[in-house]
Amino acid sequence: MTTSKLPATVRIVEMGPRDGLQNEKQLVSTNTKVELVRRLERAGLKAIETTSFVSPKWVPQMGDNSEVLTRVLAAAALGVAYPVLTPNLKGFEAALAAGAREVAVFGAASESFSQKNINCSIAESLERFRPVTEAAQAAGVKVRGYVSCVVGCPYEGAVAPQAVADVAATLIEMGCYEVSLGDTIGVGTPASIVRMLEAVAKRVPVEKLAGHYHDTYGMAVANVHASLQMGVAVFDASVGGLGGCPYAAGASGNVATEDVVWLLNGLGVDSGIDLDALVDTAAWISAQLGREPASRVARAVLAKRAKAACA
Ligand SMILES: CC(C)(COP(=O)([O-])OP(=O)([O-])OC[C@H]1O[C@@H](n2cnc3c(N)ncnc32)[C@H](O)[C@@H]1OP(=O)([O-])[O-])[C@@H](O)C(=O)NCCC(=O)NCCSC(=O)C[C@@](C)(O)CC(=O)[O-]
Repeated sequence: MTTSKLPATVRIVEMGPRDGLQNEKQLVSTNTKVELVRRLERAGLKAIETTSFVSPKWVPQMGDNSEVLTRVLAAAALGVAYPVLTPNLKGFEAALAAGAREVAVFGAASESFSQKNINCSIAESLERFRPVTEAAQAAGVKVRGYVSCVVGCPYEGAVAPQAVADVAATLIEMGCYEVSLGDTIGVGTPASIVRMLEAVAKRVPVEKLAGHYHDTYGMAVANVHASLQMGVAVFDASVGGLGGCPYAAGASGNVATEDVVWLLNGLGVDSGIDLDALVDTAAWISAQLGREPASRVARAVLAKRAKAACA
């Protein structure tokens, strides 16, 4: 099902403030989180997943969710969406009270991961999401859906493409405007990603699919390229390659936003993102966390700048 033409434009959904930071052991200050969003806006990101309304006992790093979202929305940039994760009605109500205009429900294609991540089976999770999508619709709030473990699960191993298609189709039927397909542990390769996308695309139009690829085995950019060739035009990515899921030990961050932008620039596909400003942001947030940016592109651009400054 490859398409000969790549999409002319791609929408990147920035994961840094949520997926990127949720697994940081040291609590990141609310000021730093808000400043990260501001810098991402200035780099041209139009969708920035800002926080998650999950239990602070499960994910302490997101415990300042209401304050982060309220402060971000108080100076929202024109045309930028600030989705937040909401696993259930309680999370949705708290997100709505903080002003959310877009939320995301998150399920999985693997039973064990669903239990570890959100403490319920896949079927129970879908039952919990339905009242969220109904309440969101009544409040005029957009809902995005996620499916985790689309090629592999940290507890069960390989995941059948059909299981991914079933959950994705149910999320769309429930009213999600788009489903993001998460290779949570980054084990996918172009071949397994294409097999999975072919199964899902039989049930959900490709225009409603997004790729969410972690870079554990260094395949995420290749997986983005393979997905582009199948017509997928929305990708989740995390500045500086930050991140990891608390319930997928050893998995590294999302594909770095700057790596995706470098790929897209090379392909002549427009993302509307300023690579230099993005690399500055990767360097800034990595310094806040006391490390170098993980991404190859950020390190290469920063090294080139340092060399030019010495010349
Ligand atoms: C889903 C729950 C809440 C179920 O947790 P639970 O314990 O089954 O919930 P419960 O309904 O039995 O309630 C237990 C307690 O949690 C509270 N509670 C209940 N709901 C909420 C809420 N929304 N916000 C705040 N508090 C909440 C509730 O009020 C109660 O408090 P208590 O009476 O004990 O004081 C829990 O399992 C949880 O928070 N899990 C965290 C999941 C998470 O954030 N995972 C990481 C994000 S997903 C991800 O990274 C993957 C993704 C999306 O990026 C894609 C990919 O890469 O694959």
